[in-house]
Amino acid sequence: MAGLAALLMLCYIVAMQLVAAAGLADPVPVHWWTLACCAGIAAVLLLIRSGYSRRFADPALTLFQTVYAIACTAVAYVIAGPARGIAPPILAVIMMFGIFGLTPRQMVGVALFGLLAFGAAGAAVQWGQPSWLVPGSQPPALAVAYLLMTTVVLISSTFLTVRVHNTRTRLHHQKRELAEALAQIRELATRDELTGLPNRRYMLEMLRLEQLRVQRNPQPLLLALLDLDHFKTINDTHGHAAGDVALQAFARMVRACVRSSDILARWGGEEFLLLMSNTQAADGMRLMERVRATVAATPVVLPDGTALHLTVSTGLAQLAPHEGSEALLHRADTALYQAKHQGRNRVLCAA
Ligand SMILES: Nc1nc2c(ncn2[C@@H]2O[C@H](COP(=O)(O)OP(=O)(O)OP(=O)(O)O)[C@@H](O)[C@H]2O)c(=O)[nH]1
Repeated sequence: MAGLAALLMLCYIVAMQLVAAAGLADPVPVHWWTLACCAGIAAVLLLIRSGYSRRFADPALTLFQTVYAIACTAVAYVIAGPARGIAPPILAVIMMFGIFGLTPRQMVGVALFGLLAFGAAGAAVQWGQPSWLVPGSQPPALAVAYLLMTTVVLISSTFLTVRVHNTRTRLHHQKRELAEALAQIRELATRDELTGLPNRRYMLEMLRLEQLRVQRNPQPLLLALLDLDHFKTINDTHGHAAGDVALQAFARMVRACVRSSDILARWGGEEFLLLMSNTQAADGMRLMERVRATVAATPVVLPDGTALHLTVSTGLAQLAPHEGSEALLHRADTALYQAKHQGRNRVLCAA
């Protein structure tokens, strides 16, 4: 933006030099004006390129650039002689930069400054002395027309700034709402609503990532498939709501027994999957035995005071070298099936 603004000012300088060369304006004030414009451009570019402007609230120096450019344009209006008509369109372009870079409050200030600067410039042209400063008289009607156009440019830019600001604010709100909705959708897509645990989809992704990690950095990876025993009986005897309470209580119990780095997910129905990274099979067996004992020893009390006695069967499997996650899951499932077959309420480790 600063580069584009500098280019605009350079074009303006060239136009003013042409006007002076054609004898329409006194070259001395035009040269001084050129010097002041170049100094302003150099100062802005230097401050921005050096990074010094980053310590200001407005690092692009938009307010300073706009005010400086308006001041230069107002002076050009005075010294350009009969070519002063080029000033209002230049002012319009300057204000366009402001529309996108200034707040409505700043723009009101800039517009007031512009009105004052061009009012003073108009007065200088009509009644200003000495004559070298204000070459070329103009009919009062033309002065009024220029002032009118200048006012229109300044006021409409202010209104446009408010519109742009409101649109930006609305977009900002919509963006935030969208981000919140996305986070909620992500949460719903990866969590089991009943237990609050990660769901099957999340666990499959975790399994895939863990497997990749183990391939790069070999470490023991254990998988445990936990299934509540005779859960259908609980549902049938006490109702589905009681079954839900049991599932929630079971999830809490297991979560409390395992490490925070272990991933426990609801695999589906009354089945849960526990992923233990960097854990030896013997340690995993001890842990799952502790889980089994805790579940068996902790009755779940329903809201009506009924105590449910749960037991859990677990199949454990350790990832073998070059084994895929499906094969690992299958081995854990087979171990679970055997645990059920051998009488439930036990932990079996796959061979
Ligand atoms: N309350 C409740 N029950 C569920 C939910 N998901 C699955 N179930 C029930 O869990 C029961 C699973 O029954 P089965 O697959 O026969 O297993 P089981 O009765 O535990 O028998 P074993 O696993 O062989 O010990 C079914 O009655 C399902 O309706 C749930 O979200 N809430």
